[in-house]
Amino acid sequence: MSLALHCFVAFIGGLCFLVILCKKQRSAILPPGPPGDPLVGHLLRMPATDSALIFHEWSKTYGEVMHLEVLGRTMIILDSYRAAVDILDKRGSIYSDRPKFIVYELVGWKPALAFLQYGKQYNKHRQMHQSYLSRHKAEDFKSMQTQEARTLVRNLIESTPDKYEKFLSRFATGIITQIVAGHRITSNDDPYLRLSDMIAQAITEMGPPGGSPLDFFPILQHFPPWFPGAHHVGVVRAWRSTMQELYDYPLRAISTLRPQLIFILWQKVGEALPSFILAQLEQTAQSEDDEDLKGAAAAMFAAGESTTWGTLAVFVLAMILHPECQAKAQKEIDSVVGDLRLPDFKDRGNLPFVECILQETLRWNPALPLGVPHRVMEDDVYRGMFIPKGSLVFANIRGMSLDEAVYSDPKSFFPERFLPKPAGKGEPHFSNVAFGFGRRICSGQYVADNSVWIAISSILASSNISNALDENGHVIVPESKFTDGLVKQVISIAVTPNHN
Ligand code: HEM
Repeated sequence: MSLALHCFVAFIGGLCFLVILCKKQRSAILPPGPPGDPLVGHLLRMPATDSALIFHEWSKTYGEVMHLEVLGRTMIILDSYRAAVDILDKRGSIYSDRPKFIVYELVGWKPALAFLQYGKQYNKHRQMHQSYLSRHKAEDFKSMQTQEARTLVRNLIESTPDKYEKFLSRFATGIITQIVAGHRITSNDDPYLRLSDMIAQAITEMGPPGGSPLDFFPILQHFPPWFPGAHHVGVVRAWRSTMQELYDYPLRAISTLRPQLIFILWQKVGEALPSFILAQLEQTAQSEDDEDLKGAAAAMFAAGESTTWGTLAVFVLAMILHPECQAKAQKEIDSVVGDLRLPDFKDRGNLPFVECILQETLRWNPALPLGVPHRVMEDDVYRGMFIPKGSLVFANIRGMSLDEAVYSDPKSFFPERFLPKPAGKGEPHFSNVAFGFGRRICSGQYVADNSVWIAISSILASSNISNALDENGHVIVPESKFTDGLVKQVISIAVTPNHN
């Protein structure tokens, strides 16, 4: 090749390189977002409450992929199902990390699947969860869940309205303790109920993961709680021992079975009820994995309890506010199941309207409005928008539930929207959204879906949910007010036996 040709090729190569570089720089534009302030970015504009709803409002101006900057940390808000699937599902290999949640770690929430960074330990925990909570394995829990739902309706009917929240929570806790530790709750002073109350309180005080000043300035952990911005230091001190108990208690309670376990392995007999902990102990039978086992069990307990009972509380509220939906579902149950027995999982396929109520409950007020943030592990470009490595990526589940392009009149509770046309509107089920996305999708989704369905169908079949009365006999109309994560207000309800 002549010198001139060499020069020509080098010139063209250089030109191509420059064009690619310029193109990359031009395209390396962050997604749109509201204007921020110098240095602190959007810090002063961040909503104190209802962030998912406010982000959704902003996204009407800035689009389904929006960017915010808080003290140098990039946040990407995904406000449409399409964007969440494209990014978190289809590009899961780089979008499955979690940021460090300093407050949760300091309080002792470690190792816990929901907060583990992507890597070897995450894989181990995810595998432990998946092997015990898979769609197939969830079948094994159905009869236990049915039994717990029967106990729930009996408790609701026999007690007074001030106890209803407790019983919904006991239902959710009772299922998790049986799955995790093979422990059946039979009394209101069960240690697991006490623990679950305390964990709920701790979660409320710790606030949304990643949202405290400590998460932005870890140095604050070395300051006293009275120091501006160091309030969470006090929260950490207050709840550390409770969190330790959540980790230690289930294994301690079951460890009395360890000698029996050896016996089981030899003799294949024993008195222990099957459980996640026991199954893991049978596999490993050695204590160096105990920390991982404690963490995996605690994660199921903490992630599965408040979400399930919070969803049931939303259902109860919806039924009070929409008695016509309740009556329609009860009519369907009566015609399919009759009044001699309660619905069972085998009836599920024949109860399309009950299914719609479940889907609408998940959609109308999702238990985790902003999910749990993912962290992107590499620079990425999505539809010409640059998403820098290290950004926190939030699936705005609440925003997706209000997407007018998908759900008509989205603020209304309207279960018929899911029925196929022409009876309904043929809108997509919400369980594809409510449990999150990609490799970090809720590991308990099948168990949760079954728990909520059997509870809803059993309550509808056996009770009428209606407004409670105040001391003067006047109807109390509950407010539909929610926090960012869980149901905020105490719901005043009355459940009466159904004689229809
Ligand atoms: C109606 C009830 C429930 C709802 C609405 C719900 C929703 C969610 C959501 C939105 C996420 C975040 C997913 C993401 O990062 O994209 C999640 C994660 C998780 N959920 Fe659930 N969940 C429920 C019940 C349960 C139950 C019963 C369990 C356990 C038995 C459970 C265990 C977990 C765990 C361990 C994670 C973290 C997974 C990971 O980071 O890899 N959840 N859930």
